[in-house]
Amino acid sequence: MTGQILEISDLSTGYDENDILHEISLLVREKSFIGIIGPNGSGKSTFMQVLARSLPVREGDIMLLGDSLQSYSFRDFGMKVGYVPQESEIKFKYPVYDVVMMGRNPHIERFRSPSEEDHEAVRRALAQTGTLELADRPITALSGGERQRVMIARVLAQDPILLLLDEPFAHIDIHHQYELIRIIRETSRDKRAVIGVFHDINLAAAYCDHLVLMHDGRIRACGKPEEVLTSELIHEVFRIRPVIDINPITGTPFVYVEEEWKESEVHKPRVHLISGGGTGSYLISLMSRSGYSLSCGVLTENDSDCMMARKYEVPTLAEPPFSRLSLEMEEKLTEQVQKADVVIVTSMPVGWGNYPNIRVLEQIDPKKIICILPSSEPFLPDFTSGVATETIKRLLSAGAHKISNPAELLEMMQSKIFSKDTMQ
Ligand SMILES: Nc1ncnc2c1ncn2[C@@H]1O[C@H](COP(=O)(O)OP(=O)(O)OP(=O)(O)O)[C@@H](O)[C@H]1O
Repeated sequence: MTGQILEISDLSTGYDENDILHEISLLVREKSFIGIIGPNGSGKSTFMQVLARSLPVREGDIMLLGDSLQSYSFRDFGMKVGYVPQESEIKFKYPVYDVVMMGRNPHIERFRSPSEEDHEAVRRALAQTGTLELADRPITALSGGERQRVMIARVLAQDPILLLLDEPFAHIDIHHQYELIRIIRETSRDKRAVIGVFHDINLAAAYCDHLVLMHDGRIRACGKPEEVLTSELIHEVFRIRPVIDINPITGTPFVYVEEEWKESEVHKPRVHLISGGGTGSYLISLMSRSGYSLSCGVLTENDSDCMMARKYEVPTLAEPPFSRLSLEMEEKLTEQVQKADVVIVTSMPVGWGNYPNIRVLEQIDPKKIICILPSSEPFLPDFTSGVATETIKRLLSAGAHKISNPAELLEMMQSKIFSKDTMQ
């Protein structure tokens, strides 16, 4: 089939008498970058080893460009497949340049010296991986990350059709990680494919076209990052409580790990949060996780606070974008703030349309209001800040509380002022 690089059908293999991989089937097309993710011991490296022919197939087939993997000569296989294992051990003091040139071996005729094209490929790979300055140094004298970059340079110089990278960034700093992953993705675009094992699932989600999630030697899920990185699958396979957000730069899923919060003996007040434009996102997650009964609004439907509230299934009053706060919504808001034990206000942008969000606060006991505001005025950005700031100042002088750091919020809520006996 055109464009197909690898077809794996019902693959099983293992070590000694142990079967590790079971019934693996996967189709890898050209121009694809596939990320293998999964917990320790799930079989990721074993999978890479069998693809690299370092481990024999026990059952099933692996077809490379339409022919069985085993049918390739050693040299032909080297032209087609490049492999960077998890740990590359080179004990001899070869200069870095020579190590990268080893990647060209399948291209160099026996008993011939490297051609200008081979030297050019080596120089290009050294430059791409930022290892040009290390070219004359012995490989044994490099740091872990530098050595790993040289190993990536070697496989880039090899110029194979299929690149297999097992945790390529394990020792590599963030600057080089991003530089390299972009180069690797670029490489996959030119009638090639890359399969990489990643522990950083967010990095994999941002750059890979498809993710393969492995669990207990099987493929548990395979598909686009958003299809694989779901709360249910992440929870099941990694045994964590994830929060799946959207990476604001790439638009791909971003997985956070939920902290376990101890149930407090302290009475938890009912809280209503008035926020907007992301100023309440942290508080929504914090209070939801801490077991507070929370409500939010009025927010704009596509506001990031609104999305966070929906994620935590917090009851939220919301209106469509660019609409003025309706009278009906203002009434609902008044009802919510009256029901709440504590009303929290953040320094959200206040336009004329949602000024009533602030105005309703004048109808409740100011002592149950906590304002999270910058220490200096104006408290509220935006064109109505004058009016809104005046309202906030009035509330503060009437007994509303003020903090500047959201991290102090829980402590304040559990303080005496908000304890059960001081609230009816
Ligand atoms: N050389 C070996 N001999 C015997 N068993 C092995 C060998 N290498 C790995 N295993 C076993 O195979 C299973 C899968 O290991 P593998 O290294 O493929 O997992 P992995 O998903 O790559 O893990 P990690 O994330 O820790 O690198 C594990 O139970 C491991 O103990």
